[in-house]
Order: sequence, then structure tokens, then C-alpha cells
Amino acid sequence: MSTLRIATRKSPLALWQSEHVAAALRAAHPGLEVTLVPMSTRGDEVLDRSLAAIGGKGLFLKELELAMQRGEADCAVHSLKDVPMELDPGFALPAILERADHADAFVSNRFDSIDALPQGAVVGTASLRRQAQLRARRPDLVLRDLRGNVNTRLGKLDAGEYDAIVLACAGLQRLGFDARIRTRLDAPDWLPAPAQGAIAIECKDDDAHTAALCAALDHAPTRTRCEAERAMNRALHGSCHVPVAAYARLDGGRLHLQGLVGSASDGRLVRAEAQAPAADGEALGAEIAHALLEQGAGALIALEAEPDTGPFRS
Ligand SMILES: NCc1[nH]cc(CCC(=O)O)c1CC(=O)O
Repeated sequence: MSTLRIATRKSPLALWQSEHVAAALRAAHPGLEVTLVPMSTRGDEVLDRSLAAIGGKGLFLKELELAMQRGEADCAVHSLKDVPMELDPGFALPAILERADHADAFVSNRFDSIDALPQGAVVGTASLRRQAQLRARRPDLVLRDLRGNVNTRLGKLDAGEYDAIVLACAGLQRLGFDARIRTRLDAPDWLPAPAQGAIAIECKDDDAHTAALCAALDHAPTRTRCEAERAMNRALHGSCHVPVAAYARLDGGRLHLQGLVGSASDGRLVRAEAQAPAADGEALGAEIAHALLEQGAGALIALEAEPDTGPFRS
């Protein structure tokens, strides 16, 4: 009987996602033994400096990739939105699981929605994408940094440090915090991070055995949507240091893609949307990126892309 070892981060959300993948793999392949290899990553350990300062989003992946290279794990489970647009050479994503809720959540103990917040209310989020959309809607809000895992962030809200915070619905739902979602912030007005809500499995690109086992969990419509969203982000030069949001949906055989680029500092937003046959998602992503650049997205990206501008996670 063969065993598949999954490298995972140790945060409660990462462990939930890895257990979810392990259960799905066991169900797809009766007799397959699946174990977790929990690991600490630099992105989890260094909480006092911005992620940009310590090396960026890829930090959460690197340690898991090294474990695969050392032969200590066969695959790794990630939130696809945290996976860089260009994978490290030698790695592949054999499965993207069916997407959960893609939307963001407005969470507050006192207010029902962004519009219900009083003048000058303090809102916590470390994501430039969320900050830009908040700023565009409510220039009066005071936006404060908020890092740490989902449980930590809720704890800081409850301690009174913020009037409200914005998180991903998927993370809250997975950890059993659905009841804390006061409003879903959703398309067409509010857009999520590219691939938000989707879980991906990564393995070495020469490991055909692991890839074949994982491929049983791949969800083609989710892959189509997320690849278009990621193609848009990649065409905007792939950086996660800028407030970029994208949302694709399938309608029959058509793929509809909306994208936006904003400024967390002054609330300017540019938006674009278009549709194409589902098979042309990459080209559609590039087309939306081009339309955003024509409206001045380049200047917004440059504005936010100062060295060490602080946190940028979404
Ligand atoms: N940035 C961290 C992160 N990465 C993935 C999720 C949520 C789960 C998902 O998008 O699949 C979260 C938490 C959040 O943004 O609130």
C-alpha cells in the first residue's frame, strides 16, 4: 500500500485545508495512506516586519518546496491566492479543487456593513487590495494594518483594536466562523484576490505518480476561472505588491472576467471587464490587464510598488 505525505503550514486554516485534501485523496483512492507533514515557514514566524521586507508572498511556499526536494513530502497544499503567478521551476499544480466562497467578508461586532460605519471608523486589513477598495468607497475611514492568521485577526477585532475587519469568507467558513460574516463583499462592486477561495496541490513536476493521484481532485471549471484571474495578474507584471483584484465566472461556455487595480493611498480604482469562450481564459486575462493599463493602472502599480511599502497580502 502506498503512502502520500502532504507538507503543510501549521496555521489552523492551513491544517484544515490539508486535512480536507487528505480526506478527499483517501476517498478518491481507497487503500491510499495519506499523512500530514506540518512545517513552520518564515512567513508565519516573522510577524513584526512586512512580508515584502522579508521576501514576499512566496515565503509561505518555499519551505514546503524544500521539503519536497529533500524527499520529506510528496506534495504541498496551498491557498491558490497565495501561490506566486510564476511557480518555481521544477514544480507543478496537478490539482485545483472546487472553489469555495470567493468573496470577502465584512466582520464587525457593532456594524452591519461598510456603509453603516461611522465617520473615521478604524478598519483592519493588511491587504492593499482590500484597502484600495475600502478607500474608494469610504475615503474617511482609518485603515490599519492587521496581520496574523484568521484566529489572531478575529481576536484583535474582539479586543477592540478595530471597528471592523475584512477577511476572506472561505477562511472563516472553513474554521467554523460563518456566523461572524456580517456582509459578503462581492462582485460586481467588490472583487476578491485572484483565485481566492480555491485550494491547490503542488508537487514536483517530474513526480508523475503523485501528480496522477492528485489530479483526481482537479475541478476543471475552477481551474479555468482561476487561471484567467491569475493570467490577468501575471500580465500586470505578476506582482502581489499591488492592489489587484479579479473575478471570473462561467456562464455556459463563456468566461466573464472582471478586474481592477487601485491605490490604497488615494482610493483611485480602474476597472475592466470582458468575456470570451472558456478555452481562451489566458488571452482574456491578458486583454483585461491591457484594458486596465490603458486606463492608467501602470501609474497606480508604480505608486504602490515603492520598496517595502508594507504589507500587501490579500
Ligand atoms: N491571505 C491569507 C489567506 N490566504 C487564503 C485565505 C483564505 C482562504 C482562501 O482564499 O482560499 C486567507 C485568509 C484571508 O485572506 O482572510
